[in-house]
Amino acid sequence: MYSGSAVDHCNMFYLQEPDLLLLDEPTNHLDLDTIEWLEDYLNQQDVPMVIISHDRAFLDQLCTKIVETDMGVSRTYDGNYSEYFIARAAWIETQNAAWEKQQKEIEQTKDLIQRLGAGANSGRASSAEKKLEKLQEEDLIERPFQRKQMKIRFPERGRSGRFVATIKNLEFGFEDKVLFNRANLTIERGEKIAIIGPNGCGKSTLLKLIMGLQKPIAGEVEIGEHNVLPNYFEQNQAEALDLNKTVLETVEEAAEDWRLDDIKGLLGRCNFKSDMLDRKVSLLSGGEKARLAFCKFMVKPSTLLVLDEPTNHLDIPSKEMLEEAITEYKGTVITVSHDRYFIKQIVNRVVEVKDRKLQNYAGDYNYYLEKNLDARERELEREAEIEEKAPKVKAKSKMSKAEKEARKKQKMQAFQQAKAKSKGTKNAKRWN
Ligand SMILES: Nc1ncnc2c1ncn2[C@@H]1O[C@H](COP(=O)(O)OP(=O)(O)OP(=O)(O)O)[C@@H](O)[C@H]1O
Repeated sequence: MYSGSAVDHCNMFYLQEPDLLLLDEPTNHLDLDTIEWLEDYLNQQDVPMVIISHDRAFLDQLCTKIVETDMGVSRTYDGNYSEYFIARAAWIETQNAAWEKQQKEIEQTKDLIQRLGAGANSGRASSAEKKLEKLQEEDLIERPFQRKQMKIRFPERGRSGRFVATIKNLEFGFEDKVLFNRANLTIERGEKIAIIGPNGCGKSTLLKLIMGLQKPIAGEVEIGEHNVLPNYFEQNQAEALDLNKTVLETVEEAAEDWRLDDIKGLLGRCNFKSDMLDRKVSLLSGGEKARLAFCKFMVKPSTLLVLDEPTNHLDIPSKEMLEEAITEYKGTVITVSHDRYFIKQIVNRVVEVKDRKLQNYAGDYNYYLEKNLDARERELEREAEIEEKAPKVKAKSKMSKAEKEARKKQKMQAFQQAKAKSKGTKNAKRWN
């Protein structure tokens, strides 16, 4: 359950006794349990950290300052991501009001200079000119830059029947690995469902079963009979793009009944400027490929969205755009995601893959957290364990030599024990 790489990296922090931790997208590809474990672990450490992450919930848990850099300007906000989000909106509003007020003052001063002109009023005119110069140079208020938020909508084709998908006594696995054992689930029109669970428990496989790309060994997976039109966003869809096609060709090919101008409009809204339309996919950056994969996905009308980790590789503005589009979508949504912020924004039902069954929580992610007492208990246990076994790391520069030696020995022992325990007991309890 606890990803080897996360534990091994933590092990490294211990051994190196750093004065500063630099973390670049540390939660990528980790499952929810491991992310929470990592958050707990990092929260215990008395070492300054600089974190780069698109995981907003992770930033909420750990950060006390957010530095935003955009268009070559960086601005620092106190607090975590949610506090930054509110403070930034307030700053933009205040700054805009101040900018507008100053613009008016500049116009009025220009008018005054023109009216006074030369002659008897030249003294007043020249002091107005000085004022204008000051306003336009020293005291100039910059208009806050706001990136144009792209807006997307998933095209819908009518309304599906009430029953969208039914899973009855599902049995499925690969070779000797059983993923589902008599699992059941009914999905109804308009539900927005998050499928959660640790890495490798079978979430993506479940989506493939729903899409008919895998066949159950026993039991049934059925799609509703009335107008259920799925649109499937596979994990790492961007990697499946044809590298030899151009940006425009990629979307054109997927769009059945779109006019060329509309396709270009959509690409424009997704920040593909006209000079990029003929660029080969092979030349695009990872983020650009992810956006293009979305455009391709976007043009297909549906009544059911099946999304596998749709926020992977998206930056925060693109995630916000996706959240808005899903909220507006009237059809049914099933998404696999490890992104708690995304899940919190969009779903009204959570299904956890647990002990090879599908555990239903008829509410949003907060409801799941409240109800999932086991998970909460595990978290408390984990906190106590970390507190007890892993004494806080003090920056090395603040320690005496004897303290450093003692700490090193103590940490090596504690960590080896904790690692053995997390690999053995917890995995065995939950997944074997
Ligand atoms: N075609 C396949 N043949 C054999 N094993 C497979 C195949 N596809 C998936 N598996 C295995 O089945 C398990 C479940 O895979 P799946 O991709 O459904 O997990 P997941 O819950 O979506 O994981 P993650 O959170 O890491 O994306 C994994 O152990 C995976 O290695």
